[in-house]
Amino acid sequence: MGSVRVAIVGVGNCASSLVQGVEYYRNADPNDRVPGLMHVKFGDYHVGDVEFVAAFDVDAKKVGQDLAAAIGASENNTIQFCDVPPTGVTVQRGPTLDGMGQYYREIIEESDEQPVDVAAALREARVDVVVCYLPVGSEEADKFYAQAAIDAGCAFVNALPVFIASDPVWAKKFEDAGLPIVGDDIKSQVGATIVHRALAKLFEDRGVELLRTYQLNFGGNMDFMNMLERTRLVSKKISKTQSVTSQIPHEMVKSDVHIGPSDHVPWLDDRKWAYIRLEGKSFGDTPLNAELKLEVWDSPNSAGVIIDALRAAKIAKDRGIGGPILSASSYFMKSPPVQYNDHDAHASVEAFIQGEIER
Ligand SMILES: O=P(O)(O)OC[C@H]1O[C@@H](O)[C@H](O)[C@@H](O)[C@@H]1O
Repeated sequence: MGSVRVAIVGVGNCASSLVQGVEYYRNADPNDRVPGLMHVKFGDYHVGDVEFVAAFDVDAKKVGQDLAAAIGASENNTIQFCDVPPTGVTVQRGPTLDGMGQYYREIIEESDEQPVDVAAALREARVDVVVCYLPVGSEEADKFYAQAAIDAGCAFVNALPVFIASDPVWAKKFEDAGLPIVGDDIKSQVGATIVHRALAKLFEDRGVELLRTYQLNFGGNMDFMNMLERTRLVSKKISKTQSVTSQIPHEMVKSDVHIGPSDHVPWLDDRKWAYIRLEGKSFGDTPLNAELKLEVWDSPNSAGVIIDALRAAKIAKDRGIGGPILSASSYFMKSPPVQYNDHDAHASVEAFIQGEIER
């Protein structure tokens, strides 16, 4: 089947975990249960078939570096669990557009190199799938890379909360081009979103009416610092909130659902803590409340899901299917074009792999 040739946009912590993970699991046995991965083999593609062939960033400490060095450079502060040998891929200077918010500008030195022609670079590297990891709030830049992917004939995995796969106009652009897209906004393996969704659904399935809920998230990475700038947060809050409310069959008063990034705590590094509370009404109108705290390393928690999303996009591309891949988008992303519950989404991904459903 060959490899899955991947271009990374935004060489931050999530890219670091992804690149480390592909190396770490390169020889994983497909017959073993491997912690951290939902599929060692996804269709015909083993984790080790993922090959990084291009990368783009705007940070002066990353542009011009080998990808293996860039993932540990500048403000990247995720856990290092694998030594990555030089990749031979040099990080190229992408256009900045709205990719750097106020806090990035205060801390990060922007490269003074001229941005490259991204579509030409993608073509030259014969990229199958572009994965976009730009900071929250990079709407213009995310759309620029989505268009470059279309122009260069690449599939697209949209890991950030900018609405592309779930926007009918953009979905049609990918469909017309015959190119797959998986999006929007990565849902981590066992992250705040999926835990909150599962609990909300559990309440409702068991006849407890959910009255009020919150999910307070904080961490010490650049993502959380960037999100202190409230104007960059709009789509993120919508995406996280709709991911949970989609699992509740009745309307809730808007102010009774509070979900979003809440603060930046530098000493947490790339750890993320989520406090989740659900308040419900049970038998005889008695109160029933649940409260939990989740502690994760944020970036490794999403990397295994991205490894699956990349291979889903590649399989769709091999099969000549364009537009949003609904199964993979609903299982792997917070804001897919169509929301299923996670049990049905999982089943549809397996059916997609087997070729039983088209998308
Ligand atoms: O833990 P959740 O709610 O699934 O969110 C996961 C991801 O959400 C993305 O929007 C963040 O930028 C990632 O850093 C994070 O890993």
